[in-house]
Amino acid sequence: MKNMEDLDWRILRIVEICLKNHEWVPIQEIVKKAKLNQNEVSYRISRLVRIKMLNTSQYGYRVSHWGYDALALDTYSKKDLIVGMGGKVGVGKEGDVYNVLLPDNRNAVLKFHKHGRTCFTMGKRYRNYLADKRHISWLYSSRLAAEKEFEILTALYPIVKVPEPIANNRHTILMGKIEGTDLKKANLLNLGVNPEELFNEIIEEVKKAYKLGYIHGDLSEFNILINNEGDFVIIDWPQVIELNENKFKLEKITSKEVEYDAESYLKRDLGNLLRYFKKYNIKRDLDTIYDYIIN
Ligand SMILES: Nc1ncnc2c1ncn2[C@@H]1O[C@H](COP(=O)(O)OP(=O)(O)OP(=O)(O)O)[C@@H](O)[C@H]1O
Ligand SMILES: [Mg+2]
Ligand SMILES: [Mg+2]
Repeated sequence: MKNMEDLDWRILRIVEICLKNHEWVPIQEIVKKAKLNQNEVSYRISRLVRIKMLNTSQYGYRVSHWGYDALALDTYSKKDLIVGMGGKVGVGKEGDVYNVLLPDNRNAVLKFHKHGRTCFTMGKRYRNYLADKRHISWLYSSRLAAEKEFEILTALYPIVKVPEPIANNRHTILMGKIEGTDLKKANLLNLGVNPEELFNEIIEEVKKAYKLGYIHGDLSEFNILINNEGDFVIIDWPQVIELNENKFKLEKITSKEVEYDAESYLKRDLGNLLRYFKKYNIKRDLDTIYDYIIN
């Protein structure tokens, strides 16, 4: 990115805009929009291809994964939302998470959704969500996932213990950083945390989210971060199940199906928690907890 000149950025943005109407953008189209001569455009394109910001085929050009990452970062930087970037905090199945610095010197994280790789394995609910979109490109589904995750964090924060949502751009979200580790790696006893109390507190958060109309859908020891003081947050919300009826009407799912789906997703989340807490000798009845949450 350091090597990118203003004209490179301009061409990259033009290709991005043209991709709304093209699968691959022909060079003539870029020349027309850029109001530059063909030689200049060819030169800029060859630079962008060389540094892997653009992909190329016989039909034209497309912004690459790197290109979209760069465009998002440039936007955050231009808007003065991020002033520095550090190393990776975590790698998930669906995205990479990086340390970033905010203008007020706070640490935050930037999550890049790389969702396209897995969207077909995500089950009926997610496919419905993408149903009538013809080109399920990785970018499109990553962008949807980031928007969804940001929307959910905004709806839940600060009522439910989730990261603070700061901004959303393209396939990324900027959010508050939790200085801690996931439950999978944490040793609760070393942290001086009472497992039973923690379990109950997590159930309270699940209940609050449910009351607001959301089921996490991928809740487990990997998606709960805990700090040295024993405070925790629940992360990783893009696959959320929304209980808002109107949304489901829009997606043309009958409410019976939704009820069934919701129950099985919530029970799966609770089952994951129970499985994790078993090693701390916490044995509770899943159906009782389920009833407690939904009532
Ligand atoms: N707000 C945050 N503060 C600190 N670390 C975070 C935060 N969000 C994510 N991380 C780190 O990044 C990792 C991946 O994040 P997340 O679980 O949201 O991504 P994912 O790709 O959807 O993961 P998964 O494979 O679990 O679906 C987390 O396990 C955690 O280590
Ligand atoms: Mg995760
Ligand atoms: Mg995830």
